[in-house]
Amino acid sequence: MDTVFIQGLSVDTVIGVYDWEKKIQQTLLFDIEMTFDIAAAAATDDLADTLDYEAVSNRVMAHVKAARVELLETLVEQVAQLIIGEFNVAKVAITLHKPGAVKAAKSVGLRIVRTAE
Ligand SMILES: Nc1nc2c(c(=O)[nH]1)N=C([C@H](O)[C@@H](O)CO)CN2
Repeated sequence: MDTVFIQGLSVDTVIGVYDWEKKIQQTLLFDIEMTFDIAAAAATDDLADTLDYEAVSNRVMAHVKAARVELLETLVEQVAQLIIGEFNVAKVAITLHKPGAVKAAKSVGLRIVRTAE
């Protein structure tokens, strides 16, 4: 199967466990890989026949900017279910980075893989 991906999607939002984190914006980075058969679009050359990575990016950014959660776990699960539910994606892998969270580390975060039921 083929993959449509979005790499390094940068979104500023309010997220974190601690009180000081609830008063600031922090940058999150998403790497998203979506399993999708590109055969139809390759044959028709029509955007309507594929998974529009721009539409997915815009929807994820809107959700993340508006979200008010503490844990990366909560947010990454919400984003995975949103992509599966709204874009008819059978399988999605998401790596979520919170690069500013641990001073001594280049980045920290989570990677999850979810499939449609
Ligand atoms: N597994 C996680 N560990 C931690 C999280 C998280 O969301 N998932 N969050 C924090 C704090 O918010 C941290 O980012 C503040 O610097 C700590 N550990």
